[in-house]
Amino acid sequence: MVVGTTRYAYLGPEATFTEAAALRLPAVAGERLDPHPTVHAAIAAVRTGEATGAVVPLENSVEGSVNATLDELIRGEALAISAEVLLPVTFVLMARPGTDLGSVRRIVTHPVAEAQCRTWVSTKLPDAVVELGSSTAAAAVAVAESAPGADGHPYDAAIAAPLAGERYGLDTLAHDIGEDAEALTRFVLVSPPRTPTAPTGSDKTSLVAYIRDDHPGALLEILEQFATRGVNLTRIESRPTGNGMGRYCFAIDFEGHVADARVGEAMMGLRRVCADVRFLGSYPRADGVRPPIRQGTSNADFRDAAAWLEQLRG
Ligand SMILES: O=C(O)C(=O)C[C@]1(C(=O)O)C=C[C@@H](O)C=C1
Repeated sequence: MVVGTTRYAYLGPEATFTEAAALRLPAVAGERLDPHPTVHAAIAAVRTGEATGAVVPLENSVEGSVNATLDELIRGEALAISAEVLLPVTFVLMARPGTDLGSVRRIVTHPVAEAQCRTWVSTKLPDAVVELGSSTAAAAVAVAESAPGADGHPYDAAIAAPLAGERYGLDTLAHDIGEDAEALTRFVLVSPPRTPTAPTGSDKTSLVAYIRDDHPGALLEILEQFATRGVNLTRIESRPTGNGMGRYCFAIDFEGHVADARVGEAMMGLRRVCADVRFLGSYPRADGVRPPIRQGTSNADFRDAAAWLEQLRG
């Protein structure tokens, strides 16, 4: 296989769900992929210029947002999201060959995976403890590297992607142990700020809104900007800004592209009512959905209204 020269960072080690997601992104597949131990390290590689972009998890359909990623986007030097990918996530309990299920006492995995497999673990292995690691693949490595009975390598089993078991020589003790067989994780390609790709008709836009001062209705004012222009939100998350107790901002994803009139008008509204708005990017939706445009909110409707006003003003 020929490997390109452009470097992309991802949450590693090899065989994380993030690596699988990276391989599905046309911009990234075929390029050089560098694993990093944490989301922070993968994104730091972008900020220092060592990598062109980083593939990181942003949101899981069961567990919600991945705060480590969200906080990198909210704080520090500005970044952009240039692509997204949705990946089905199925979890396997894996152990060194020869381990039997009944002897599993200590399990290691990523917090997002732990949340999705909690019911299975508490039902099938009620005496087992689950410890948290930096990724599901790192958990598989930790298990693979612990010779049975060796001191300092306390894990009996890992919860990870089926691919991690194959990559690190572990046997599967139980398949599909996640609560939701349909679970999906949304991954994004993060790069330095850039001009968005052209609108496709099936786009999403992400931004962070920082409220001006703590006052009644601050969130309502933000939501109004979208509601009156017919822009549908797909996610809104409040996160601390990191600058003092009670200071929050809102990370918002919505349907449409910054080039769409209704999106542009909503963003201008935000700019007027917020202390700051950090535009993260407009990019094609991974699910390919083309949302309906409500009456009165198409580009033509906004153009017509602007022309009408011009005419009134003479
Ligand atoms: O640990 C991994 O394999 C990852 O890619 C991270 C991650 C996440 O943070 O959401 C990705 C998908 C799974 O839901 C669990 C963990």
